[in-house]
Amino acid sequence: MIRNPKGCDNIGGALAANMEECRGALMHLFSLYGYHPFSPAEFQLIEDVWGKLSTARARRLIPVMSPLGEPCVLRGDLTLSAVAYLAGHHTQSEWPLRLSYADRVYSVPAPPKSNLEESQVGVELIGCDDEGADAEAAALLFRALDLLGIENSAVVLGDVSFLSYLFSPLPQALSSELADALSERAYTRYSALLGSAPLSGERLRLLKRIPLLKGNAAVIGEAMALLDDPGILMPLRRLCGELCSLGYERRLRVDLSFVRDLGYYSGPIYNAYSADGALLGGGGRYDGLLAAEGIGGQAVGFGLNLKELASHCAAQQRAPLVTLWCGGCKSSDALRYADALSKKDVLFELSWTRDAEASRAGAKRRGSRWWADLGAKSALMLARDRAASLKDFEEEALSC
Ligand SMILES: N[C@@H](Cc1c[nH]c[nH+]1)C(=O)O
Repeated sequence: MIRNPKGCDNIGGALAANMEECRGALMHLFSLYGYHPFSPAEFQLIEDVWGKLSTARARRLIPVMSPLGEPCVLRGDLTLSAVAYLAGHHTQSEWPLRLSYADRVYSVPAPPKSNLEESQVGVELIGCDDEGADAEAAALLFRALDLLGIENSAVVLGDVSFLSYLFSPLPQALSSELADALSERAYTRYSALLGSAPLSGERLRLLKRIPLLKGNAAVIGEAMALLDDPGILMPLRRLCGELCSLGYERRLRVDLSFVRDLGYYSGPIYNAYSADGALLGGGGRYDGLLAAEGIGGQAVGFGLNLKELASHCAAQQRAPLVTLWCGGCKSSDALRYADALSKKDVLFELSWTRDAEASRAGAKRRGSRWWADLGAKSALMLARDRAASLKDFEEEALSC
């Protein structure tokens, strides 16, 4: 028996068909918004990615040696590839750059995950100067979910700059332990860690409140009132306001203890969840990553897990409209007819068996609505078992 390596899957059937539908629909949507497809390299040089991700994330990268002896990892993050591409291929006069992708990322799974690879579809908007980039990316995320019919999904908003500001007086090791505890929602551990923090007074009280700062948009105002520099939360407040104006208020949650563990975010961040609580993906603002390449300006984007989208979307595997039985005619005549149908965007399947009865049974099993005998120029509407001519099929099926 042929096995897959642990953590790897060959996906077929309805799920694979849905993944392809979702990928096509989203890449088309992104192109309408001016995003250009980008095809990144499968290997990344370790030296280029190591310091740009959080230690926890970097440790999960999968090392490989390239045939030319360069120490690499299997691509663990597409955002890093997009930034590297921008830095290497575009001058400032060409900014902002809008990139879209549908590709795989690889990492050692952190339990409860067990998969080594994940297919992501997403966008990056890089090198913007003005307000609006955060709202563009987040609104596009909602549009993407709506387009796939994942309408009862919710988006959780947080802000990395808020946490960085509150953790700034703490030793580096303690602040990353606190961030880890928050990202794992381990609030008891978080409180215990705070007990050892060299802090007292107002700052300590504020840090203790972080896990409670979640709810609707009003939470942002509540947190701003506690800060001596409320301006830190202005980008999040603006983003939240724009999304509410677009009608997404019901599907928004604010959680100021929310952390994305990639390590490169520098502003508003978000995760999208399905109605049954599955994580569909997320993203946010990562200006610092651009700055590390010597590039100024804003950067924002998101990546969605294609397999999760496909399992939650409304799309169904499409059955052929017609099965074309070619057993009673010349192959070239059948192929000519098939070609004409394809030009009319009709879904069909060719059936080459010589046995007409087996062909009809197969067509029924596969959910085909019509079965056509191209040699006899006759047709059968399978659901009603109604005999017709090929012309009837064309009139009825091709007119709608
Ligand atoms: N690369 C991020 C998603 C993202 C895209 N842009 C910004 N963030 C991830 O894998 O989760």
